[in-house]
Amino acid sequence: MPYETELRTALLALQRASLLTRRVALTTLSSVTKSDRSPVTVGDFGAQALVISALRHAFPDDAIVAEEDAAALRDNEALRGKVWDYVQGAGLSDEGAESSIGGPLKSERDMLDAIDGGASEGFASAGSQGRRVWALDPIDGTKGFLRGGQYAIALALLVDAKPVLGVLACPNLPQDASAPIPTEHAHEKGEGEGYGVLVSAVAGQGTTVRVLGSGGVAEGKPTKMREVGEAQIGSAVFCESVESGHSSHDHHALITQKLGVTSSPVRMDSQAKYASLAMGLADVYLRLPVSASYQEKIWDHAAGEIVVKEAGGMVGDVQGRPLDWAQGRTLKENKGVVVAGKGVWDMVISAVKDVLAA
Ligand SMILES: Nc1ncnc2c1ncn2[C@@H]1O[C@H](COP(=O)(O)O)[C@@H](O)[C@H]1OP(=O)(O)O
Ligand SMILES: [Mg+2]
Repeated sequence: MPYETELRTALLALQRASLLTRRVALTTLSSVTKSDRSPVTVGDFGAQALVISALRHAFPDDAIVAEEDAAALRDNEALRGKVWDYVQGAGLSDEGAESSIGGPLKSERDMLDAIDGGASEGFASAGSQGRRVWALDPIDGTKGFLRGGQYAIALALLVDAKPVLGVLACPNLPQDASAPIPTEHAHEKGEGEGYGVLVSAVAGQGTTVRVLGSGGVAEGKPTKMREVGEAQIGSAVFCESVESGHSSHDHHALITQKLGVTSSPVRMDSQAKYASLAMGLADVYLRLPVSASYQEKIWDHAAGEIVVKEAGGMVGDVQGRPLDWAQGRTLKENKGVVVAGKGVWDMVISAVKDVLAA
């Protein structure tokens, strides 16, 4: 199967990184204050080091674009030591799996180099055909992570500026699709209590859900979005950001009102919203810009896009146009994101356009 090794590597890398983020969440989050970035930073840095070292081991020639760099750690010995402790403590319990992603990192220096390995210019420096770029957001949904709500580790492989593979590790999503989705205190439930999924997709191969474990790759189950037609739009489940500063709740309310949707939207942090749609926990995701000038890092959406599309859904901007991956990691202008099943796509886009035009 195409991209088999890439998928296995990505699944194991995210599984290992989520061992770290789960531990960070449990041990330090209660003491965090808003001005103290460190616990979040510890999670971000540590997850990035673990994922990049796995990718570099398996695919040394690929470019990687990731959120963080190691400058702050090089200058701060205490913070560096803290991240290093977590990185050393995060190893997969299955030795074969661990060694297939390069085994434990050997030194603090390797850790810093791995973190700095995410500084590629992406397609800006491309030219040749078949160029491969991995896009990593080591903790997407920082505010959700702090609250014990939803967060995701998002990893996508783009070839010639098109996502061909995406994996979302969502440690706080329920494994049982009928369970409620926690928006806070989810960390306290811990592993093995029905939380944590890995949702992945490869172009042309569909979307798969797995339990987020701590060893090798678990057996996957194919998943599809729920089929909702225009006649059922009133009972469709909409989802949106918890943060009204990230996405316009007011516009969303006007859109759902126009469509005659009866229930309130489910609020959820992070790219876990894409995973939820692919798992059939929700049907439509609206992300209408609060400000056109906010430069959203669009590549954070790459894993979500392929996970939803392979599960039978549609992803576009507020005009219904496909997201443009070639323009680079950061959107010049925020045109929002709309995600919905094919059966209601035209209807949702037309309601979005009407509300924005009004
Ligand atoms: N003002 C903003 N408008 C839109 N998105 C934002 C804004 N500030 C941060 N984000 C991004 O929103 C995403 C989380 O969205 P949500 O609220 O739906 O969980 C993150 O990727 C975050 O970027 P970053 O990755 O830099 O933290
Ligand atoms: Mg992000």
